[in-house]
Amino acid sequence: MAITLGPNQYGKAEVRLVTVRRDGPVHHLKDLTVSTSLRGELAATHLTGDNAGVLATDTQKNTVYAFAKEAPVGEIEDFGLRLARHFVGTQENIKGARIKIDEHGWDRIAVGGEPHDHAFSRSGDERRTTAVSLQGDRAWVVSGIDGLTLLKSTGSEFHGFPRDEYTTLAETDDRILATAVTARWRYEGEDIDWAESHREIRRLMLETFATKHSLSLQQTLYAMGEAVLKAREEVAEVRLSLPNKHHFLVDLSPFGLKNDNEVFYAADRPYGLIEGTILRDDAEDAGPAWDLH
Ligand SMILES: O=c1[nH]c(=O)c2[nH]c(=O)[nH]c2[nH]1
Repeated sequence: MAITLGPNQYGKAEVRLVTVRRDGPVHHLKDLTVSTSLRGELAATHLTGDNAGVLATDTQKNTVYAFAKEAPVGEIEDFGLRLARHFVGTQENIKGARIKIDEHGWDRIAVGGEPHDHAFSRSGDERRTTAVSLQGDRAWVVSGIDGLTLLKSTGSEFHGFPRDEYTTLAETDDRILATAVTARWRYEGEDIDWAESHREIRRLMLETFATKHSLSLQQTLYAMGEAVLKAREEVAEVRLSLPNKHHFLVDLSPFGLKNDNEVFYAADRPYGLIEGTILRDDAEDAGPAWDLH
């Protein structure tokens, strides 16, 4: 029996980085969680403990902080590309890098209706994400959104599904549809206005969720991805993970009350989990494996 080393990677996970741009009285905040992961000729450290080719994860973390000082962080996609190219370009045995970045939003606190210069409140659960993969000199950028919670109080039906001996779910032509969007989209190219692209993709997905009359969350999922691919030629593929955050009608009949779709119990778990990929048939190869999380 021969034992060999299989695929491996290493890096620093979840480096918390906050920058304050203070080029005047109005400060600008960036709040990121950065994870680095390097691949390459790393057999020696695994097989013999020879660390001559191991750029320490502590150094990777320090590089994140130093890069944030040496030039403005800018858009997370550009920051990820810079870091990936640095690691692959400066370490002989490192052949690939994957930099994952989550951006946490902050809103300015309104004081007397005016946005404050340097006081902020966290925007909520939603995060903008990117994962930059570099292999040799080829790069892939997959960006996305996490934790975008949506709800529509009508315009959603679910019926026509098979009924077997275990089916109890009632058919409905009017229900609450709620989800927390995890979205990833793969870009083709790098000459992209990342911020504008993110803003427009987000808008397209939200508008589609709101306006598409839904016969299933699956149908809504496809429509959201299709809207993005139709409007944004820089995007080759969209992946969505949509938990069905069930809202069950409360039975008020014991109290002699009728419930006309007004009083719901928001269930926590279990939840349906609807996931899918929508892609162009002429898209370039997807690069290293990527997933939604
Ligand atoms: O939109 C839905 N899709 C399903 O597959 C499903 N299954 C279920 O119980 N409720 C729903 N809703």
